[in-house]
Amino acid sequence: MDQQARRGQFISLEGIDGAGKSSHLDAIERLFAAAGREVVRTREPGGTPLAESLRALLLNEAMDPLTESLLVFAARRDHVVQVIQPALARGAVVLCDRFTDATFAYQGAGRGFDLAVLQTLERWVQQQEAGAALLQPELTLWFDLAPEVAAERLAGARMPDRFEAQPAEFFRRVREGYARRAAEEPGRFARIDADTRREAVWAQVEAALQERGWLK
Ligand SMILES: Nc1ncnc2c1ncn2[C@@H]1O[C@H](COP(=O)(O)OP(=O)(O)OP(=O)(O)O)[C@@H](O)[C@H]1O
Ligand SMILES: Cc1cn([C@H]2C[C@H](O)[C@@H](COP(=O)(O)O)O2)c(=O)[nH]c1=O
Repeated sequence: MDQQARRGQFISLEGIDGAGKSSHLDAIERLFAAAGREVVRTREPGGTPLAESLRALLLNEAMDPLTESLLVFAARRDHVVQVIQPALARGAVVLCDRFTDATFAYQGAGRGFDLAVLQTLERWVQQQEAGAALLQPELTLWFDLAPEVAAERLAGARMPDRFEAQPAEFFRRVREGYARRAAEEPGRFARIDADTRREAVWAQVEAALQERGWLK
């Protein structure tokens, strides 16, 4: 097994609700499986029994932004310790539908919650060992789409949860939050223009993965 395979790859998918990210998870998984890689597909909030219980509360129960942020990070801590770190240690590809960028976009930009508090929680939860870098995805596929188009795509598709029921203005702020995160870390983010047909979106996703040289 080569060095890259032993280390594993952590890939997150991000975007406002309805941007189309989940539609490409199967195909990404197939690409890595065809390259002989173990793929661990997971999501946030969620990914463990405890975190999935917290997800149900987060998506359905009214709460203030601090409570929301604490629950998101509590779920993340369990997910990181139980699933993500062990998978990366055995060389798997971790394909995660949302991670901490969602917290900065939704709780930070969307709700207007204190970014410094989020940064502190991020350090507590994603610190791997003293002095080491925080656990972060190596690649974040950001599906960028206007809130109006995303809302049209979601209309009638399912009962909106507590986030999906937010007005367009909320999602404009969330989108800006993602744009700021992407500008801060251009090497980690690949912006996917999601305002096009599925095949054209997929071509961008595949290109971003090929560029990293992980599919050989
Ligand atoms: N390129 C596309 N063009 C038109 N419709 C699309 C496209 N991609 C996905 N859709 C449709 O848009 C809706 C939302 O897609 P999807 O569930 O993949 O989004 P998502 O980003 O995962 O949303 P959420 O985060 O809210 O779960 C689905 O009904 C899906 O079939
Ligand atoms: C990780 C994370 C998620 N959220 C929000 C974003 C979405 O509206 C839901 C998850 O639903 P999905 O259909 O699985 O995308 O949760 C958030 O507000 N903060 C977070 O950190």
